Amino acid sequence: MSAVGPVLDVRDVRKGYRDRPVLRGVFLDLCPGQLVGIVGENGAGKSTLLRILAGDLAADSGTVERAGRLGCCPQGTVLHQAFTVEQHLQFFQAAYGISHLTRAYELLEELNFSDYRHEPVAALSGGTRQKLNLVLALMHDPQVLLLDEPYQGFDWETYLRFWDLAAALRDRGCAVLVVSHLAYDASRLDILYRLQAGVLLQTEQTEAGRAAV
Ligand SMILES: Nc1ncnc2c1ncn2[C@@H]1O[C@H](COP(=O)(O)OP(=O)(O)OP(=O)(O)O)[C@@H](O)[C@H]1O
Repeated sequence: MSAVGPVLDVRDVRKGYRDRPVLRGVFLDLCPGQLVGIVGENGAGKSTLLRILAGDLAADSGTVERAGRLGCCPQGTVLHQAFTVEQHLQFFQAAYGISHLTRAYELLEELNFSDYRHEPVAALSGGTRQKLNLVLALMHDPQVLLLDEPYQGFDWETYLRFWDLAAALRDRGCAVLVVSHLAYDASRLDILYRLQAGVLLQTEQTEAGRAAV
C-alpha cells in the first residue's frame, strides 16, 4: 500500500446510456507505485469507466480528481494509416510538448519494433499497431497510466514484455490501471477489482499486493 496520496480519486461515479444505468456508484483510489487491474464481463462498463477517468466522457454524477501527467491507451487505436511510426512519434511529441524522443525510442526497443520506425501504419500488423498505441501513451513518462485491453493482438513474448514494462513503470512511481475482460493476470497486480452490476468490488489481495504491504 502506498503512503503517498492518490493521483486518481474517484467518488461515486454514475453513468447511464439513455435509461440504462451502466455505472452505479464507482469508488476508486489509485496511488503512485500501484499496479491495479479492473476486470469485468463484456459490456460491464469497463471502457465507459476508463473514458470517464481519462476525461474523454462525462459522468452523469460523481467526481474524478486527477493529479500528474496522464497517459491513456484506449481500446481502439488512435493511429492514422498514411503516417509512419516516426511521424506519429513526432505528432505526439508536439502534442505533449516534450523536447526529445529518447524515451519513445527506448520503448520501441523494449517492445522490439524499432525496425518499423519508417513504415506507414497501413503496413503494420495488428499487434504492431497496438505496440505503437502503447508507446504513444507512454512516451511522455506519465504519472497516471490508464490502459484499456493494452495487450490485444500481442504474441506471448510481447505480452510478457508488456507486463515487465508495466512492473517497471510501477516501480518508478507511476500509477498504472489496466482494464481487461480476463483475470488471469491477477498475480501481477497489487489490487484486482471486478466491475460488476455497475460497482467495483475488490476481488482479492494478490501475491504482489501482499508483498507490498
Ligand atoms: N455510446 C453508447 N451509447 C449507448 N450505449 C453504450 C454506448 N457505449 C457503451 N454502451 C453500452 O454500455 C455498456 C457498457 O459498455 P462498455 O463498452 O463500457 O463495456 P466494456 O466492459 O468495456 O465491454 P467490452 O469488454 O466488451 O469491451 C454496454 O451495454 C454497451 O452496449
